[in-house]
Amino acid sequence: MFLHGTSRVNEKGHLEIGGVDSTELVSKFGTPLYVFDEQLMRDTMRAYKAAWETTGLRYEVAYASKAFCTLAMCRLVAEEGLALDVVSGGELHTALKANFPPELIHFHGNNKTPDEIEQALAAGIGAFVVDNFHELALLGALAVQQGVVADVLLRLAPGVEVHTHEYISTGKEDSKFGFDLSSGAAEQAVKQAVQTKGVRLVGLHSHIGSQIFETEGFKLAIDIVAKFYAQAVQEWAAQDLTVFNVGGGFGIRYTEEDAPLQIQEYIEAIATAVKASFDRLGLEYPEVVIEPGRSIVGNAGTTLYTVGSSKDIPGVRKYVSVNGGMADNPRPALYQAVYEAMLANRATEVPSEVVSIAGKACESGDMLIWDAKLPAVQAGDILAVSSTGAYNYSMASNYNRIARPAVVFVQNGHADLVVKRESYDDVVALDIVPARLMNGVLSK
Ligand SMILES: Cc1ncc(COP(=O)(O)O)c(C=O)c1O
Ligand SMILES: N[C@@H](CCCC[NH3+])C(=O)O
Repeated sequence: MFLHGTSRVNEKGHLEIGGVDSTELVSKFGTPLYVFDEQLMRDTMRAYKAAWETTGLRYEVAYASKAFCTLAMCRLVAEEGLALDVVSGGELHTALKANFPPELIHFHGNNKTPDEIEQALAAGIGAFVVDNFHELALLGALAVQQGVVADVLLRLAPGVEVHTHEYISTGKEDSKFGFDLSSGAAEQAVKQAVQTKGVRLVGLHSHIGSQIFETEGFKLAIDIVAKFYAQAVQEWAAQDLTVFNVGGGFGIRYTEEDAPLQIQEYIEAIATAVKASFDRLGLEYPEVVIEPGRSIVGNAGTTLYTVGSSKDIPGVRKYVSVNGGMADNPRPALYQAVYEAMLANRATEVPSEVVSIAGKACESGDMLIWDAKLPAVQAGDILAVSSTGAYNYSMASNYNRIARPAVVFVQNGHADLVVKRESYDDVVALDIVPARLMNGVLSK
């Protein structure tokens, strides 16, 4: 397993993260446990800002909170001076509860409800990324009702396909997101936005997908959207346009084979493409916004599990089960995502067997890792799965009424609990039994 950030194997032969021995984390907080390397998250956020500083462009880095959103995470992002991208009333509420500066919040989503829009308008968020005509009209009307003007970016589907899993490729024209260019919808949206009371069209947005390892797709999208930006300013009276948001999607290393680019390389490529396009079109440089999610938290997260049962089918396969699985990490089941693991309590031992790591959910597809090379695994061992910081906790479920794990931030030899472990009482907390179904119980 590749060790990221502050992760290392200590003198006791244990995995240590943020200066804290993983076996101590397990004794204190139990398993499954999501462990986040706070320094690595901070360093990555700083690396994004440092990379932009060298470009000379005005920029904003907005953390895409869908990757991992909790109160503590919002505080961390605020401390590092990044903006925040939210896609639901729940994420917005979390950010506001954490006292995240509302003017640095962007609101995404292809079906924002009237309630969510009102909530965001009342909070005075920085901008809405408007996805469709229904939303444009609704937002305008609600803003007028509240006596405010909302800053708006239009989300475009630039027709760029990237090499990633189909479910996370989002820039295609045949996608539920955004206004497509070829049908004329995007042009119509600009014309409509400049006419709509209650909104001010300040920018254009595109997002081509996630876990992207190359810069070609970004360059293509930038070229397409910049031409459209020029038309919007010069032909369709969008004179307030200043923001050019190219979305997120920067890839990370999940396995030894993954070879993402350095942050610096992604940003340089984006900045160069923006400058080239805007120079060619004779336009003033815009403020460039990016929305990284996975790349800020992905490698910083490690999930610790306890090994339980195993099943050897001689000559076929050995299954080793852990006390978590698709309920805390649905990505292998959803996207055939591949992860790496190590035994956190026996980290110096050499691999001696190939085993497949099964989750505990009642699904044959609940397999976390196929064919992991590990030392002879025994019940009670601590299995660490790396790079689980993005889209794990945030996509976790209570399937099989499994309680969600706790989350800790570790740094400088300290561990802070940032999300409590769910109890079974938490799992049933919102259930209601109608009185008529209690009859048998009450009469006993
Ligand atoms: C609009 C938008 N911005 C940003 C992101 C974050 O992407 P990533 O986590 O790949 O950086 C996503 C998710 O793919 C997205 O849909
Ligand atoms: N949830 C996806 C990526 C994010 C898609 C958001 N637009 C994943 O786990 O890879």
